[in-house]
Amino acid sequence: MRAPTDPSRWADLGPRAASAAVMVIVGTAAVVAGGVWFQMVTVFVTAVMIWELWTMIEPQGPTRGMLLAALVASVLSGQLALQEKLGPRPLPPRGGLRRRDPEAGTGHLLRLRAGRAGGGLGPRDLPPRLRLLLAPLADRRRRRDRRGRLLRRAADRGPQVLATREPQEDLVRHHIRLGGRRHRRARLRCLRTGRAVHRPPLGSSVHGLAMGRHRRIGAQAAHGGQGLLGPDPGAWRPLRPLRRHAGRVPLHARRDRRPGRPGGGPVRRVTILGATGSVGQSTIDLIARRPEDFAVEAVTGAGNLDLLAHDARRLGARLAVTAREECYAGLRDRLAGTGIEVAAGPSAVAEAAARPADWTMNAIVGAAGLLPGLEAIRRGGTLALANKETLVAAGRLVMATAETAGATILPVDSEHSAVFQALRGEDGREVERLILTASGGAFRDWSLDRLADATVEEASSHPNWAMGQRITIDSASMFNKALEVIEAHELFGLPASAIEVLIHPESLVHALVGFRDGALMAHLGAPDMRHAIGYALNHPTRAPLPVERLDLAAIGRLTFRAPEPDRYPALALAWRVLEEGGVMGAAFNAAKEVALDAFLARSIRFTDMASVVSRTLDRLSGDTTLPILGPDSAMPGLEDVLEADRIARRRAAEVVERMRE
Ligand SMILES: NC(=O)C1=CN([C@@H]2O[C@H](COP(=O)(O)OP(=O)(O)OC[C@H]3O[C@@H](n4cnc5c(N)ncnc54)[C@H](OP(=O)(O)O)[C@@H]3O)[C@@H](O)[C@H]2O)C=CC1
Ligand SMILES: CC(=O)[C@@H](O)[C@H](O)COP(=O)(O)O
Ligand SMILES: [Mn+2]
Repeated sequence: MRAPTDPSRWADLGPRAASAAVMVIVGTAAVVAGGVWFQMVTVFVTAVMIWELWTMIEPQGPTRGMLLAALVASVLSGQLALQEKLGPRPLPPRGGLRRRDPEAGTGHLLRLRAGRAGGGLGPRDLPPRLRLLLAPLADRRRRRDRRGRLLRRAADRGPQVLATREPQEDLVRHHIRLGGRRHRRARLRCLRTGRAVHRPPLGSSVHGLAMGRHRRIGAQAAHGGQGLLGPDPGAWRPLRPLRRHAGRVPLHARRDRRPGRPGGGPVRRVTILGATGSVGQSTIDLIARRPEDFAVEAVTGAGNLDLLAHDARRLGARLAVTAREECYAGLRDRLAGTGIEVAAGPSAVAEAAARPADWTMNAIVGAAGLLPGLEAIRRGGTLALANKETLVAAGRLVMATAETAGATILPVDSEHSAVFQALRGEDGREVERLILTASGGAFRDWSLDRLADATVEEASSHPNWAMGQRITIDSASMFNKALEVIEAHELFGLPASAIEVLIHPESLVHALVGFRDGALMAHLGAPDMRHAIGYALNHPTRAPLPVERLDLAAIGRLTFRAPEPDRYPALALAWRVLEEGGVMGAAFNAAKEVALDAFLARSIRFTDMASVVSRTLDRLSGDTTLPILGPDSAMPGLEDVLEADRIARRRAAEVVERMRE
């Protein structure tokens, strides 16, 4: 026994201090690891500390007794406190996890924490300073389990959290990628959480909105507490087993190789269909501003070869496609020596859409966008959908295909993006009505008797928006809004009677959502498509966008009025089409395209367009050769849609011919 004053009892102070330091490091690592590791190491370190102190103090006497008692008491109370901290943590309320944590920045720490459904001490439970010190450790851990984290989260988390955290398709896709039991478990979990969705029947109540079809239009959907998803870079990874081309490097491997990426997030591979058009160019504008974030797989266009080649070069696209077969040589020559693949023809456009990409913009104009859009959906990625004709012609088929493929559709049409944003965090069952705003188009202030003489040039000038010629003329005739009513019905699953149109000449309020308590949620923004495109590009986060900020004081007032039926006869056709159901949307769009072509060719007058479409619908309503009509009819297949499109074009052309006689 050494005397208290014996200096030899402190002789091994150095090694003891070193072992204490090791303990501190181990303890810190355990804190970062959290959960059961933390508890085990805490107990172990405490035991070693008691032992160390035991050997250092006088075995007899009051000092030792008091110290031991104090230690035991503090260890016990510490354990109790920890138990409280580590015990089963109640799951956050619906939507809680989806709120972006302002401290989390990229949100990954939030997910680390969320992954432990049974509780556990995570980095975010630490004081901020300590968290800062431990950041490198946490970073390493994050990198290590980047791929597996989503899977663990899916398996660990309770159903509510699954339902609220991220779109089911992401989970399922990640499970598909790794295959096996986890995939099946996730699918079962999706089913249990009610996330296996069915299309509400046409004309069903607004409850249809909560039934999940709208969920296909993105992660945020209008299901109870489905909005405000936290940022989730994982969703941008390759989503399905990729159709690899021989010798190609997997996307995730390629994107991590990009040198000097400031953000550190994954590079997203994007494809832009209709790249040379108005929406396509706005998309490229946004993508070109962040070259470190995007890699371009394919760009497609039709006749504008100079612009297509220019953008393919500057974006470093792998593939450039013109929809016109006869333009192949022209595009090939323009891209000679660049290494960019070149292809031509409608099927090449569809093949471009089928190539692996995390995000695809469909900005093709007209029914030509349907097949490439379907290809992109079948591939199972995210489709930013500007091409409204896709949904008008084949809404049910498109949504069902997205459901099956696990694809996400994000609306880009400004009104639908506005609705989508206004629904963020809302319960779709509480939605009463949607109000789409319309500028009124080029002739909103013309006297009615002048309309018949309106020229193509006059109709091609929009009061607020800079857009392609076809949609601009459709705005003037209000066919554009008719298409949008059908588009809204298909996207959000609301009955036709719950969709309204309001003239709003300023084009600053893009849409409003009315709830059952009478509240109206409006979305406002400058008339700039980069708003809606940017929202789809950055979804589920919001990133800064180079768009004008509204100065409401300077604007002063916003005006609204009901659309005049005499001025806009095309508008009412939307409700007729929805009532008739089946393939009538495809027929309506096709007839409208024929009428517009005839007006552009100066074969018919501006006011004739609505007559051509209305008469075509009259003829088709009684046409038994037209496949599948009626609101309760089965879902039309692709062949039915294409057949309806062909028949309607023939009939509309006949109506045009008769009108010219
Ligand atoms: N412009 C806008 O602000 C908005 C547009 N939309 C919708 O977005 C879509 C695009 O509109 P917008 O950008 O104005 O149209 P544009 O006419 O400006 O551009 C259309 C694009 O599609 C290409 N294209 C034309 N014909 C074909 C074809 N047969 N096959 C494949 N590609 C083809 C064009 O190629 P090329 O130019 O080389 O001939 C061009 O790249 C439309 O469905 C429109 O209704 C929705 C909301 C707003
Ligand atoms: C930008 C956009 O989404 C267009 O569809 C726009 O809405 C057209 O303007 P109108 O409101 O005149 O149809
Ligand atoms: Mn629109």
